[in-house]
This record gives sequence, structure tokens and C-alpha cells, in this order.
Amino acid sequence: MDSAGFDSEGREFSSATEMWAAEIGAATSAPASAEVGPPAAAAPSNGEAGAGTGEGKRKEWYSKGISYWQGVEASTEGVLGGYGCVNDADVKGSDAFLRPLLAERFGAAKRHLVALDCGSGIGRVTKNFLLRHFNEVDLVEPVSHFLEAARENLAGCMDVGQDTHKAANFYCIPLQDFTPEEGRYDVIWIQWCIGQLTDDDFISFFNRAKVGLKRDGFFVLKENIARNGFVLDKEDNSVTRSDAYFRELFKKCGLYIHNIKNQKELPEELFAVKMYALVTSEPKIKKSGKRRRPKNSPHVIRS
Ligand SMILES: C[S@@+](CC[C@H](N)C(=O)[O-])C[C@H]1O[C@@H](n2cnc3c(N)ncnc32)[C@H](O)[C@@H]1O
Repeated sequence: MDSAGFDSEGREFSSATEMWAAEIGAATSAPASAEVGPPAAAAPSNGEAGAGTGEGKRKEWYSKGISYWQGVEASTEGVLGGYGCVNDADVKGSDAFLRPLLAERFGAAKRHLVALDCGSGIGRVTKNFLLRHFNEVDLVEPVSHFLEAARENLAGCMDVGQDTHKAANFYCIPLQDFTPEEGRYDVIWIQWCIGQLTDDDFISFFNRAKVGLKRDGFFVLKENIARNGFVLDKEDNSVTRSDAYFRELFKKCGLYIHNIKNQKELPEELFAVKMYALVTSEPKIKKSGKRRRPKNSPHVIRS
């Protein structure tokens, strides 16, 4: 795996470990195969979580990210970094990815479906897509003016009677501090926000969030993908990881890729985007070594 990376100011790093040491001042759980650089020096501790110590630098990392988003307009253009034009393709791609997964995992029987929209911003994903499929959607977002905009944008979809589709709960908290309610969700959707989290917070978030899934529930991670290693954006303190980097992190989370698809029809100048459906138990392997085909998936008829 090519684990070297660079930041938006042109600084090169020989490994993710080196980058995290520079950014948060302490070793973070970078992918094992990314650890080709010198081991991260633990920050000297004076007993206080002041700036310059591991905890101080970690706080700085997150507060810089939040300050960036606090300065962004609460609109589709704002949360999509001036690329509001990708909204339709994004929604279409998500729909094509999720629809067969819902049928395969939950079958045709009518079931009350609940989703969690992580780093929801103004509720764009919930409004344009998740509410079509789920009876209830909860939103978690740390920037209060985004969450307020989401409440307004979703007002028409709330409290509209039984067996309808509504935004149910709004949590104003960052993912690194959030633990979902046990067994509430069929799908936990995480789109265009996980780059804000350090590797160790990524791993502990997914480990905590597993308890929020119902039986057969799954995660969908939809993210920008770096060609190699990683790219650190110094403006909003986010990391764009490569597919190989994500796979190392999934392993560390005890998650398995059930399905994966590329988002199509994005402007050429943007990062590629992948959708990963992640499950908590290993997909069953047939004796032939192939993954067992789910009963209700397309199948060749043999007479
Ligand atoms: C690119 S926007 C995407 C918003 C939404 N997911 C969408 O696709 O429309 C990134 C979002 O991540 C949120 N965010 C920033 N730091 C975060 C954190 N630590 N935990 C969760 N979300 C965070 C931002 O406030 C912003 O709403």
C-alpha cells in the first residue's frame, strides 16, 4: 500500500503516522501497513490537556474543523463546497446502491425502517433520499446552524401521523462523542464527514455505533477517495483517505465490506467517491470459496 500522503499546503508525509503525529501530537491508530515512517513520538505530558500536548492538539484539530463549518452558509451549495450541482447525481447513485441492499437484507415484508444520518449538515441527504426509504430518520451534526436549518428544511416531514416518513431526532454533537441508542437503526448512513475524524476516533466511533444497529442492520459509508495514501486539507482539517487506507481501518473496526460501488457522473476535477456497505459479521463463504449468494438476489435459472 502506498501510504505516503500530502497536505493542501504541499507538505509531504512519508506515512499517515507521521501526519497524525504532526497534527494531533500523539500516535493515532493508523493502518498497520501505513506505519512505514518513524513511530509517532508521544507528546510530552505536563499533566494538563493544554495546547501542544496530545489532548490539546486533538482538541485543536476538532475545533479548527468545526470553526470552518461554522463559517459556511447553511445551504446545499455550502455543505457541498460550491458543488450543489452534484446533488442529483449523488441522490441517484445512493438510491441505486441502497435499494437492492434493503430488499436483500430486510426482504419484502413491511417493516418499520429507521436510519441515522451522520454529519447530516442541513439535512440534504435525509430530505432528498433517506426519507424516501425510512420511516424515521435521526440526524447527528455538530454545527448548530446547520442542524437548525435541517429542522426547518425537514419541518414538513415531521410528526405527520403514523407509518409516515419523518425526521425524528436531532442531535447536536460530533461523531467522536456520539453513541447511538442501542438497537435502533436499520442503516447508519455516514456521508462526506468521516474525514473529520482521526483514525483512532474513526475506529472507536464505528465500534460504539455497532450497538446502534438492529439485527441485519448495516452501515453505509459514502466518501471521497484519494488515489494513494491520503490528502490532508488544512482549511477544514479533514483527511481524504485512499480505498486501501479505508480497508485497513474497516479491518480494525471489525467491519466487512458487503457491497461497494463507485459514484458516477461527478465532475472530473473532484475526488472519486465510493459507497461501502459495511456489516459486522463476516459474509458466509461457500465451499467453492465464493461468497454465498443471498436467497433473494438475481440468480440464473437452471432446468
Ligand atoms: C461536506 S459536509 C456534508 C454534509 C452532509 N453529509 C451532506 O452530504 O450533505 C460535512 C459535514 O460534516 C460535519 N462535521 C464536521 N465535523 C464533524 C464531526 N467531528 N463529526 C460529525 N460531523 C462533522 C460538518 O458540520 C458538515 O455538516
